[in-house]
Amino acid sequence: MTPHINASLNDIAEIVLMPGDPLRAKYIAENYLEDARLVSDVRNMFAFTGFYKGVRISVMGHGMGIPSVSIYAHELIHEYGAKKLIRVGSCGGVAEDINLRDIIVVNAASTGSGTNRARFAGYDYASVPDFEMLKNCWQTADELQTKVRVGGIFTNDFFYGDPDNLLPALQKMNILAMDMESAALFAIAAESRVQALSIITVSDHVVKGGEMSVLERQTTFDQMMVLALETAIRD
Ligand SMILES: O=P(O)(O)O[C@H]1O[C@H](CO)[C@@H](O)[C@H]1O
Ligand SMILES: O=c1cc[nH]c(=O)[nH]1
Repeated sequence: MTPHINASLNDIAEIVLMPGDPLRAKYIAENYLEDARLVSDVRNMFAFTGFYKGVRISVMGHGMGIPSVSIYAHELIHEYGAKKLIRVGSCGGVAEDINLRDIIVVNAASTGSGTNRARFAGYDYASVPDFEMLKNCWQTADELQTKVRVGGIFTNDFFYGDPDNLLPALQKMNILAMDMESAALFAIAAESRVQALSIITVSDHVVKGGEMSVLERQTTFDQMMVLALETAIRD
């Protein structure tokens, strides 16, 4: 047990899907995993472990923002032996040609957060997912005929009150969308020599407007879930 996870040592699988919202974790467990059971409930940040097509998989919420995902990713990797972490999240669209419900497979995550710089002796760390997982995800999307965009995002410390010059910079550099965790997840995985990937669905568009409801966010990311699960079990 850790301060934030009360699962027993063997209760967490090597593959962990991580939505921000613990209720999305419950939805995934109930709808996609066989023999799923609740293995951790500290702070209601639920973790479930079950089987997808015979492969043991856990799903656990990581909360919102870099400090929260960093705690859960660290404990899952270093205390429970997690080896493959896949964020299944939502994001705010930024690019003009990105629309509500688009699925983005992140191939780079820039950030304004100081945490990766702190990890990297003050230098700018290029935060990227594991290439093998990225390749597997691309091939899986192709086979499932799931339309995805692969591109760069920005992991933001702000949900409200972005700095004035942020959006023009993101648009200039063709950033597709913003989330609040991917850049840290990739850095923690790299530092720990495990694999991480981030697949995110556009829940609102910060330039063009429009947003999904809380319930839609919680339950309608099914294409993304299948893509993540099929990617996770691919050799
Ligand atoms: O829906 P999740 O996975 O939580 O992701 C996005 O939603 C939250 C903000 O509403 C942040 O965690 C952001 O990264
Ligand atoms: O991080 C996020 C997620 C959804 N929408 C945003 O604007 N930002």
